[in-house]
Amino acid sequence: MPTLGVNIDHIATIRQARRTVEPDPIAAAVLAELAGADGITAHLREDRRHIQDRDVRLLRQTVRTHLNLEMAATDEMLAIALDIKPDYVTLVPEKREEITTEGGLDIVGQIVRIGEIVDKLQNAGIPVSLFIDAEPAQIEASVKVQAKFIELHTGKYAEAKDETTKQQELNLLAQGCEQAIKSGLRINAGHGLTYWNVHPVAALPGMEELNIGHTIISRAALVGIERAVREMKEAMKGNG
Ligand SMILES: CC(=O)[C@@H](O)[C@H](O)COP(=O)(O)O
Ligand SMILES: NCC(=O)COP(=O)(O)O
Repeated sequence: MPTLGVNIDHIATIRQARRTVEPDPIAAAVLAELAGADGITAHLREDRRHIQDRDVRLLRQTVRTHLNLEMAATDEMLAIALDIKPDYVTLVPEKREEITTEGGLDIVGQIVRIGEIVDKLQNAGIPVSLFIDAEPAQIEASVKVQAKFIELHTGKYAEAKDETTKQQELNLLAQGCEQAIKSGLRINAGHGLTYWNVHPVAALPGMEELNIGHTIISRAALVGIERAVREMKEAMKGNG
C-alpha cells in the first residue's frame, strides 16, 4: 500500500482569500501528520496564489515525516529548493492562467533544461520526482535525465466521464507503472484523486506515494483535517 502525501495548498488558498494569517498551513501540516499523513506536499507557485515562501521555510522546520516541494523548473524555484532542502522536489508544469495543474510536465521537449535542474538538485542530495503523463516517451525521457521518481498525473483518470474511459485511463497508468518499474524509476501519483476513486490507483504495481490535496482539504472544511486524513488512509485501502 502506498504512503499518503497530504498537499496543503488549499489551506493557504483560504488564508489568501483575505490575505490574512489563518488558517495556517503549518498547523494543518502538524494535524495531518498526527492523523497519519506520511508526508506533506506544498506547491510554491510562481504567482504565490496560495503557498508562500514563509510557509515553505516553516514547513522545513516543522514537518516530521517528509516534505515534498512542488515547483516549476525555473531558476527562482531551483535557488529556493537548494536553500530550503526539502526531502524531495516534484517538478510540475505551471501556467499563470491555469485554475490548477492542467497536465504533465513535458520532459521530452525540454530534456536538457530538465536534466540540468535534476542534476543540480540531486547533486545537492535532493531527490527529484517528475510530474508526467503516463506516456512512454515521457517515462523514457525521465529515465534519461536520471530522475529518481516519476509522479503519474492521474487527472484524466479522475476526470473520466464514464466507466469505460476511466478504465482505459487506469490501464494507461498501469502500463506506465510497468514501464517505470522495468526502467528502475520509483513511482508516485496524484492530481484529482478523491475518496471514491483513489483505491484502484493505490493498488497499481510499484506505487509508492499518493499526493492528494484538494479532496482532503475539501472534506477537512466540513469534518476537520484529522478525520479527513484518517478517512483517506482508509479509502486508499479500499475501505471507502
Ligand atoms: C501537480 C498537482 O497536480 C498538484 O499538486 C498541484 O499543486 C495543483 O496545483 P494547485 O494546488 O494550485 O491546484
Ligand atoms: N501532485 C498532486 C497533488 O499534490 C495534489 O493534487 P490534488 O489532490 O490537489 O488534485
